[in-house]
Amino acid sequence: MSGNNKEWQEERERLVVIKGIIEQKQDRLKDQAGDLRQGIISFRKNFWDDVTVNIDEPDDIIETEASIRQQAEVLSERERNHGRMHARMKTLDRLQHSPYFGRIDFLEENDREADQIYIGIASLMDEKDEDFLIYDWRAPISSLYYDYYPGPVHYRTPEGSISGDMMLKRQFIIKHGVLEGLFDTGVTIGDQLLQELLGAHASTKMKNIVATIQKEQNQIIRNEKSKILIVQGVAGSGKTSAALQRVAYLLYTHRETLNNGNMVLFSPNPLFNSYVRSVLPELGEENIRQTTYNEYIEERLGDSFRFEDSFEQMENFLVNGDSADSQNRMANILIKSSLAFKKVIDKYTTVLAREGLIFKDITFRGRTLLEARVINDYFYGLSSSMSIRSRMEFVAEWLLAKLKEIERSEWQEQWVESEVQLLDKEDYLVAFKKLQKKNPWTDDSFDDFDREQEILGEMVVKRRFKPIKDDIKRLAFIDIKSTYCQLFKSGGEPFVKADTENWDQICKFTLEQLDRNDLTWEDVTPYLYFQTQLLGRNIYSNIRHVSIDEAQDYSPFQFAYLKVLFPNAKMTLLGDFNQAIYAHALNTASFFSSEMSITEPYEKITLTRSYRSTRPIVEFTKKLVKEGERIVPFNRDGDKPTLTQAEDAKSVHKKILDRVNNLQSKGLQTIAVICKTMAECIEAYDELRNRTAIQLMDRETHAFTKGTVIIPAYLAKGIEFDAVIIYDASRTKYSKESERKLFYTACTRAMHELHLFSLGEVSPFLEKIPHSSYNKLV
Ligand SMILES: Nc1ncnc2c1ncn2[C@@H]1O[C@H](COP(=O)(O)OP(=O)(O)OP(=O)(O)O)[C@@H](O)[C@H]1O
Repeated sequence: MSGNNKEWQEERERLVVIKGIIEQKQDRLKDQAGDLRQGIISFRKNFWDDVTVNIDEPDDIIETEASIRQQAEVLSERERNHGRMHARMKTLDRLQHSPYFGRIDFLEENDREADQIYIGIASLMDEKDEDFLIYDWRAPISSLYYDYYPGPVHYRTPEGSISGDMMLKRQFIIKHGVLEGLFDTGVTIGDQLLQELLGAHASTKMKNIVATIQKEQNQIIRNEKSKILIVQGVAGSGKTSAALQRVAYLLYTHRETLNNGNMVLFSPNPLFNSYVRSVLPELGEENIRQTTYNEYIEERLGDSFRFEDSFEQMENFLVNGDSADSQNRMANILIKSSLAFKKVIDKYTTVLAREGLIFKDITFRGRTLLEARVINDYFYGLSSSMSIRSRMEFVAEWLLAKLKEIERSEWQEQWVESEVQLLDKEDYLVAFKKLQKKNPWTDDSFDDFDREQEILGEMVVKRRFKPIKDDIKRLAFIDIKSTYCQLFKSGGEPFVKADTENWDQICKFTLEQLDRNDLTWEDVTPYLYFQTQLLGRNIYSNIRHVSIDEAQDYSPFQFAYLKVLFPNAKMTLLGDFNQAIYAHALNTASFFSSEMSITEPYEKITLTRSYRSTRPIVEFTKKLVKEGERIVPFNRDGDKPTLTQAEDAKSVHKKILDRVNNLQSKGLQTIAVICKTMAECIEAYDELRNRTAIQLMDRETHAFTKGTVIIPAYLAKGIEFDAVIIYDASRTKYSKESERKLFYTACTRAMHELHLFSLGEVSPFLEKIPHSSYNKLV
């Protein structure tokens, strides 16, 4: 702790003043919010008093509608205001707890006196709303705090660059409104605040890191110019943290033009979603949409197919990796994940613009109303200079018009008469009202009866035709599935033939799947891409920023598809090629490591410092992967990892149990027993559940809880635990090169302690690790 007594005294006094001002603002805001709330309640009560309701004439109805709309707008504006006050109140509460974490004294060029800039999670103005008492960490000037040591500095504003000298850089620890620590950077050695934060127990919720953002992370957070920003960061280097603070930064900096509805974060699994969900609200921002690629696919595919998700594919490979079927499957995965296959589909789509699209008959009650052949002729009769999509729209219009004609002739049909008998009272009432409106003066009740029957018939037909019309509007008259299948029939002849060795075999495999209405995980993206290229619908053009965490797990095709789905978005891709665990990345470079598949200009930032684990853990894990020597541990001390080997399962389980008990008694709050597969997790769970409090986490688990959990490595991605136990680090489980990254991912989840157990011979991945890096236990 630094700072002399006088400085401590001054900072304490200032803190008291600031807290006082925050309190005043809280009181004032509470009063205003109370008044507004009362106003809203009475407005709601008297809502109808100020509305003139008159529905006699069409003009009166329009006027009434306008009057209701106006009232509703006034109400929702007041409610929005109340919402804003509520959010500000929450921010003031947070500031009251810890108003700021940093201070810089900045002497601007040509000025005489340095300004004291205090930096916190939100800004605070003085009583007159003239001067900043606290600057938001995202304000342009606050970047100085993250980017420089004291000395000559400059920062960018929308109006240009501002230079000067930083005279002082100070960090504070303020908890519950009490100043607990004060450090002047440049005077003290090391980063105590960071030490303290990283040394704390892991939580079930990710923390924000605004007080200790590092310079290279700040580059990511404040990057504005790149359309595609790639962050390659080693395990625990703060990629996810940077991604979330970046979202908060962008929302703040572009608050006039950007809101949380314009941003999407892709994360690896639902568990991870719950883990990071609190970061943005903690920073006073609303959450953006967090999703997973699986979830997106499910949404778009609906129930048209049964499809395997990424976890099932993963599990299948880990369990049956060596079988002949898996070898064939791998061939399918490799081609379907590649940009080469995207090109095949693009080529095929170009051909389809001229010939080959397959249409469906439009049928009704077992009758064909419009033949596929006729639709086909109409489609290909339209000018080929129009895109497929535009022609489809024309076809849809034409079909709807045709259907209208058919609908009219249908009223006379026998089935209509029978269905009219089954209509209920309300329908008769509607028909009666319609009739009256059409001809209120008629005395001829016979004629009325016929006309009523006609109206009722019209109603029945309209109702029954509605789903057909809806299908036409959805362009469901194209048989996407059959058209996709056609690409694999006769090896794609005469349309497009993929230039790959096992193509015939891949075609056979794909057709078998599609025949059963199944889609493998690797086929899902090409299929949906094909559908999007034909129909051009459901593109998210309002999304302006997409962040993809664990980007190394996306295939080149998946990434290309995301670019089609979000045509107007800037992309931030965060990943680590050492943690690429999915099948498509095992034998080829993923788009992330090769980057060959990123055709547009991009900027790349590399993070090599690892913050999550203690130095001894990083020294151990870095030897597991290629080029691991580049990984730099943050200097935090701790115990060396341990390795316990035993020859029989009973004794391994006993030792694991002893370790779990020991960790629990030390007060560690999140302990993970990490297994290679779900099958292994179930085995471990059966062994341990009656002997200690332990929870099994599977892909249906949507929330991360404290305590001891059993989890497969692929679901533990992105998450961290106080202690990690590797359930079985033996040669039988981890020996193939394809399992190396999974093993590395599992080990790097540990913050403070890492313990490996092995049933029988230890994994060869440990061979290169010097024995001095871990303790061998018996
Ligand atoms: N600047 C920082 N200040 C404080 N803590 C940090 C900082 N950067 C990272 N951390 C901490 O390091 C840990 C790892 O961060 P994070 O999960 O963002 O890393 P990651 O690169 O996404 O990891 P992985 O790829 O292994 O999942 C977290 O506990 C995070 O709070």
